Formats: sequence, structure tokens, C-alpha cells
Amino acid sequence: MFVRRIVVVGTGYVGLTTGACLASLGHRVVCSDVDAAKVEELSRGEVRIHEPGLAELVREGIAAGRLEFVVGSAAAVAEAEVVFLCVPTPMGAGGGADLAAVEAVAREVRGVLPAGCVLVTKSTVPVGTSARLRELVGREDVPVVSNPEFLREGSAVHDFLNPDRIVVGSDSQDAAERVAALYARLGAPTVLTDAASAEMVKYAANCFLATKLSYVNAIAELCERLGADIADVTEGMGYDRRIGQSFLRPGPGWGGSCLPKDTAALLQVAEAVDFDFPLLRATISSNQRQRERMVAKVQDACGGSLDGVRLGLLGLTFKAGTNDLRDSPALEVAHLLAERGAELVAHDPGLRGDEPELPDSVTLVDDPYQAAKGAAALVLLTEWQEFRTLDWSRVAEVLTGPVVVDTRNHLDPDVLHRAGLSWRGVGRTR
Ligand SMILES: NC(=O)c1ccc[n+]([C@@H]2O[C@H](COP(=O)([O-])OP(=O)(O)OC[C@H]3O[C@@H](n4cnc5c(N)ncnc54)[C@H](O)[C@@H]3O)[C@@H](O)[C@H]2O)c1
Ligand SMILES: O=c1ccn([C@@H]2O[C@H](COP(=O)(O)OP(=O)(O)O[C@H]3O[C@H](CO)[C@@H](O)[C@H](O)[C@H]3O)[C@@H](O)[C@H]2O)c(=O)[nH]1
Repeated sequence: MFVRRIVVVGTGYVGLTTGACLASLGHRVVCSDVDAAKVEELSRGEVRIHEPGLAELVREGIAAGRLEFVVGSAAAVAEAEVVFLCVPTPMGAGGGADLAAVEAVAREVRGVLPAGCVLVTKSTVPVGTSARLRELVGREDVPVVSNPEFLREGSAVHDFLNPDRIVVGSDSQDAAERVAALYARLGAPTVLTDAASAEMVKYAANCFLATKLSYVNAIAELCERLGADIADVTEGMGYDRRIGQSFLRPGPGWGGSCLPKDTAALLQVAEAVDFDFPLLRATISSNQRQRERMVAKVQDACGGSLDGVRLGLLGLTFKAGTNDLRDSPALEVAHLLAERGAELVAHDPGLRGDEPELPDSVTLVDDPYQAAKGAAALVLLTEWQEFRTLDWSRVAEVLTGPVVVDTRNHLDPDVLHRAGLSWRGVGRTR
């Protein structure tokens, strides 16, 4: 059954993907945002974020008359059947989730939501937020539903349309079923539960993923000390179906717009109910240590000092396939290298150079060979596919030192060795 009017508030990674994908499933969607310039661009089919297939879906939705963009939420929701909140919930003071945007929208729309309309939180919000929103909205005729989103950046459209599961929680069974029905065509396993449990699923999943990565990064360090090879170790672990092969790649630490803020938020929620959570604290502190460990690796590769040393960096985004720099481990490693006196020249295929998050200490160049030119070492920080197939002989010619530090174990050491380069990975014996 198609819904005549879905409103999606917030047109970022989650909101725009949700709006465009729901329109592609046949629903009629209005997306609203406070950013008037963005709304204008989106109305022309121009998409700023780098997500495969998203711009195409947006243009198709507009052309089919099923997707439109407006500024502000109050007017948009007047005839809505379902309203999705997809606004930011960044890390606030003390580590908790800042709910200012979610609450601002709730206040903006509470007087104009039609009777029977369902208000859905898709933003990641702490347990108890649905209950708080119900009070804030103060409308018996407007049920509140939690429907957390699990998409990954870089594969947002694919993940939305091929979800591992749909989670919908509410104290109103009827409202939860109406929201679950929107996804019926996707045929995904659906968990229908109460609002608190749905909110908890999201944090429990992200914190589990972060813990898995901190664990793998620690095992990689142990491999280095004991002479074992992390690639073989994780392959051997991953064949156990209870563990699985995914999310086992060591790196410069986990980052991005979600895992860091969500781990901090769950820790704060735990503290608020007097629950000591040393496991999660260690997950977070190990991640900070991992970044510092990568810097020590680079320093060691450069003979002990980074003062005045020129380094080429490959990648600055928090992972490949996105132009998102929020909480990027690569940026933090760059910051720590600059603090030790290194001169940094970087290339990232996802960046244009006008991103406000780019620090002054890094010069961004258009191609990887320019980043390598005159550098004492090349440091790979983000696993862009194109870095695997560089002309390594050309890289070796322009580097002043023959060293490549590969913080993602992304490159083929044999290929680099053949080009006369020395390769240093993470937790590898080769
Ligand atoms: N990025 C992801 O991969 C991802 C995945 C799952 C869940 N989430 C969660 O989804 C939420 C949104 O994340 P995002 O990455 O899409 O954020 P984003 O920063 O990419 O986009 C948020 C959008 O909301 C708009 N906005 C802010 N305040 C508004 C208001 N009052 N009214 C209307 N629009 C407003 C902003 O202009 C922006 O366009 C967060 O809670 C996040 O934790 C994100
Ligand atoms: O084997 C791995 C996998 C990931 N990472 C790093 O972990 C971070 C997070 O990666 P990923 O989870 O792919 O990125 P996100 O797009 O932030 O997605 C996470 O955060 C989203 C927002 O909550 C959730 O919806 C997703 O399910 C969850 O995977 C990045 O820095 C990656 O480089 C590794 O170092 N090794």
C-alpha cells in the first residue's frame, strides 16, 4: 500500500536517502530542511553528498512527481501521514547525544500535525527519547515510533533498499505496523518491539561494531609483537560463522559521523543509570591509542623524528566511498603528525579542496603522485580502491625515502617491493 504523503525532515545522508528510496518504492515524499540553499539545489536534482545511485534516485523521484523539497517543516507536515525525523544528533557536552534539532522540529510541527499522523525518529536517539517526544508533542492523536537506520555511508542507497533488518518500536502497535508496512516491498526481517528496545538496538549494534574493531586493532598490535600475521588470523577467525569475515580489518582506528558519537552517548546513558561499562570505555580509549600508534609507526619509518619531514598522505575521509570528513581517523592522524612537525601533502579522490573541515596544516593536491613528490614517506590512511593500482615505480621515483606506511593493509606488498619500496602494514609479518 502506498502512502500519499510522507514527510522526511532533514536531507542529509539519512534523510535524503530515506526520501529518495521511499519515493522509489512508490510513496509520495516531501523532504524538508532548514538549509534553503540545499533545498534549492536538491529541487534541481543536484546532490552534494557522495553516495552511489543517490543523485539518480533523486532525479527520478522528482521527474515522477513523487519527490519534492521544501524549506521548513511546519508547512510540509500539514497533510502528512508519516513524518520521519532525520536531523542530526551530534555529540553534546559531556558526550551525550544533543537532541536540540529533534526537539526543535517536534516543537515546530506539534501544532500542525494532522490527527492520526505518525511521528517517527530515524535519527539515532537515546533510549527514552520517544517517550520524551510524546510528552513534548503532547498529542494523544499523534503516535511516536522509533525506526532506527542502519545504512552505511558510501553504500547508503544499497543498504536502505537491501537492509539486514527493519526495526520498528512503539507503544502503539498500530502505528508501528503502519511504519513497518512502508518497507514491505523490501522483504527484510522485521523486528516489531517497544520504543525503548528499538532505540537500544541502534546503540547496541554500533557499540558492538566499535568493540569488534578495537578488539581487532588490539589483536593486530599483539600480532606485531608476537610475529603472527593479522590477515591470516582474521581469515581464520572469520570462518567461524559466529564471528563472520566482515568488520575485521585493522586500520588507523574507527571514525565517521556515527561510531564515535554513539559510543560516547551510550557510555553517558550508562553513567546516568549508575551502570559501570568498562568494556565500552576500553573500546573508546583503545581507539584513541590506535591513532597514536599509527603516528609512532610513521615516525619510526622516518628514522625517529618528524620535525620538518615532508609526508605524502593518501586519503583523508573516514573511509573510502564517501566525502565525509566528520571524525575521520585520517584527519586526526594528520593532526598528530603535524603536531610533531611534519609537512603534509595529501590526495583524496573524494575531496574537492573546499571542505571546511580541511585543516590548514594539510595541502590537498589533485593526484597521488603530487602527494608523493619529495616526500620522505607515503602514508595510506583511507582505503580508496584506486590507490591499489597506482604506478608504484612512478611513486618510487618521486619519493625521497622508499617507504610506504599502509595503515589499512590495503596495498599488495609484493607489488610495492617489486617497485623498490619498503611496505609497512598493521599486524603483518611481511
Ligand atoms: N550518516 C549515517 O551514516 C547515519 C546512519 C544511520 C543513522 N544516522 C543518524 O541519522 C541522523 C542524521 O544523520 P545524517 O548523517 O543524515 O546528518 P547530516 O548532517 O548529513 O544531515 C542532517 C540534515 O538535517 C538538516 N537539519 C538540521 N536541523 C534541522 C531542522 N531543525 N529542521 C530541518 N532540517 C534540519 C541539516 O541541514 C542537514 O541537511 C543522526 O542522528 C545520525 O546519528 C546517520
Ligand atoms: O573492518 C573494518 C570496518 C570499518 N572500519 C572503520 O570503521 C569506521 C566505520 O565504518 P562503517 O561502519 O562502514 O561506517 P559508517 O558509515 O559510519 O556506518 C556505521 O554507522 C552508521 C551510523 O549509525 C550505521 O548506520 C552503520 O550500520 C554503521 O556501520 C570507519 O572509520 C571505517 O574505516 C575499519 O577500520 N575496519
